Amino acid sequence: MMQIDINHLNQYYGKKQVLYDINLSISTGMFGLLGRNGAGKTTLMKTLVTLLPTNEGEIRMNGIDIHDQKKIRSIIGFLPQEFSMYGNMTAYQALDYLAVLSELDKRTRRTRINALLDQVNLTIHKNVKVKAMSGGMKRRLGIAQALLNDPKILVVDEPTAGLDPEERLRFRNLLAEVSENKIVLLSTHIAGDIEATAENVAILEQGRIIFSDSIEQLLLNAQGKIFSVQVPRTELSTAKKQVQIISLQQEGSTSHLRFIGNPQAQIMQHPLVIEERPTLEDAYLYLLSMKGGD
Ligand SMILES: Nc1ncnc2c1ncn2[C@@H]1O[C@H](COP(=O)(O)OP(=O)(O)OP(=O)(O)O)[C@@H](O)[C@H]1O
Repeated sequence: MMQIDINHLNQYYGKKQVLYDINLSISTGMFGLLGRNGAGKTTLMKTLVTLLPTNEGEIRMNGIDIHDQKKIRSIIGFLPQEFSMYGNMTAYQALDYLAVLSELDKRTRRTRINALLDQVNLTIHKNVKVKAMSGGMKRRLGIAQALLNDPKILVVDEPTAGLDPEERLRFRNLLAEVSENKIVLLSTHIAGDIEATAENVAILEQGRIIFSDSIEQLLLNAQGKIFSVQVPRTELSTAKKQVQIISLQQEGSTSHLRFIGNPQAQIMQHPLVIEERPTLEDAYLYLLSMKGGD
């Protein structure tokens, strides 16, 4: 059983505080960290992988204190947001180079790299130069890189940025597979990235954790709060003033709205209003709206 414990973490850039009293317990499996751009996700990830010093508070991984940098680094793999690798090398060469830096012997390197290439579905591309790869292939190579030392904890920051829907799905499935016997900590601003794969989620908003529980619980909170309606396009601007719109589709002169319910809003009385089953995106937006954000 893997375990990360974060207690009363405060982080600063100079005098500017960006993380406030973070408390989290994370155990084996996929854990999602959801938050808008600038919420502090990258700062938290970089702190966990010891690229930023811990200013205040305590972090332990499997009981090891974060200040024991060498031990912590030996159990962590990291795929940063801005990941780039030796473009002129092939996929295999790049991994082999990194494995040499990690002081793996020749035989271990060969077996492990081939197994990893297989796992991330890049075996047939192993002789393709990194710079010639698609975004999705590069991200998968990034995961192979992060898994080289067989880490117990894998940290991935905004892994699906810039990927097309098919690559995104493939990448999600890969992470789910990997998380079977590890902690996979995935940070994203896209709720869909963790909807099908993570069991637990923490939501970071302006440097504070505003929710930390199961995805099921987050969905339950939004139950009975999400609605849809069709109105003539001419009534759209009135509707927009009354409720927070989640999505909008125009079809000829009709507007299909999905929105967060508000008992006081007149539109709730509309005969065509239907209660919808919340998606994670809905539930996330609902939570943000409750916290006064927008
Ligand atoms: N090196 C830095 N110096 C000063 N402020 C910083 C630095 N890096 C980030 N910040 C600020 O800290 C806050 C949190 O940034 P962070 O990158 O952790 O957020 P994020 O949730 O990861 O967003 P994004 O996905 O856009 O990177 C932001 O207000 C950002 O402007």
